[in-house]
Amino acid sequence: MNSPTPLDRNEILKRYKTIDKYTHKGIQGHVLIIGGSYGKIGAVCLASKAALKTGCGLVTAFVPQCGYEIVQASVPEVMVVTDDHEKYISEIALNLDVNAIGIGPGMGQKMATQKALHDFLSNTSIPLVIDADALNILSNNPSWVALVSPRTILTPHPKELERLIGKWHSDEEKLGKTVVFSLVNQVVIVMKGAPTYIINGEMIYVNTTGNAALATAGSGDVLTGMITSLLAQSYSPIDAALLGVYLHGLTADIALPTTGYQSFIASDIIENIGRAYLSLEN
Ligand SMILES: NC(=O)C1=CN([C@@H]2O[C@H](COP(=O)(O)OP(=O)(O)OC[C@H]3O[C@@H](n4cnc5c(N)ncnc54)[C@H](O)[C@@H]3O)[C@@H](O)[C@H]2O)[C@@H](O)CC1
Ligand SMILES: Nc1ncnc2c1ncn2[C@@H]1O[C@H](COP(=O)(O)OP(=O)(O)O)[C@@H](O)[C@H]1O
Ligand SMILES: [Mg+2]
Repeated sequence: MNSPTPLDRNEILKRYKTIDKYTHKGIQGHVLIIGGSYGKIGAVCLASKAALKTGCGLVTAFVPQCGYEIVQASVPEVMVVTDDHEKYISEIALNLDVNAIGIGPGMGQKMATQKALHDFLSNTSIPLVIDADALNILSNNPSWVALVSPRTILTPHPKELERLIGKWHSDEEKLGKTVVFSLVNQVVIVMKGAPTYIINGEMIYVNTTGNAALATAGSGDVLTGMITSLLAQSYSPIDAALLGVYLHGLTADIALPTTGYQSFIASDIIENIGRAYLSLEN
């Protein structure tokens, strides 16, 4: 197994693309965030706002009906389409021309939601980020991993990873099993933690930004929005994962002197994305 490449400023500047002066919202990328359930619509609000603040031109959120007013009121820049069901997603039937999709935050694992994910994966080839409950549903139904298109990005935290690949007894075994999963299924894996590893087959990167302030509810939902936004802006899956993870961590490093570890919340990540980008330009 190759030793991990440090994901530092140098690696990022090889990949980072500045904005074209003549761009417009119609070509900056359209993101679709699919997720939410009764009591967990906030996850979609966070992912959707993070996607916008990472630079895509348009964001649509697909949520159960109970999420309609919540998303509209908390992030007015985001467009909202609702499922037929009141409290959870039961069928992902929408015909939108989007450039990237993030699925899973707050989505829950009701049987109807599981079936909806199965049908969605069977029918989509749009660049995709799979997170949270969508990962848990795949772990419940391992044969469905074959439905995931090559180059899809999976973003498990340690518990989600364990559900997906089984237990490990050392960090080396954890990394080895994740590399095998990435190779066999041709997916990019963002192995979240302290630190986060990004795995693309035998290419392994270890992030150098971020700190314990990120140990707060919703910080993974924000990361999903950021990576999906970069995918929609035409970054390749591996570059979107690398840049998203690096910027996400950088926001916490930038904010730490003013927030401290304890008072930093997921919305502070979103608040500091602009400063993180600006620090790449200087
Ligand atoms: N405001 C909201 O609507 C929020 C919704 N969320 C959603 O809630 C759902 C459940 O997600 P959860 O991740 O809470 O539930 P999970 O059951 O998937 O994960 C929680 C478990 O994982 C363990 N774990 C997490 N990070 C770990 C780490 N770095 N090292 C070791 N163990 C770790 C925890 O100790 C706990 O046992 C998801 O759909 C998620 O998107 C959460 O993101 C929180 C905020
Ligand atoms: N101690 C830590 N140091 C650095 N990053 C951390 C730490 N704890 C959590 N993170 C980061 O915060 C994010 C948490 O994601 P996740 O557990 O999915 O959160 P949620 O589901 O609540 O949105 C990951 O990107 C992870 O790497
Ligand atoms: Mg999560």
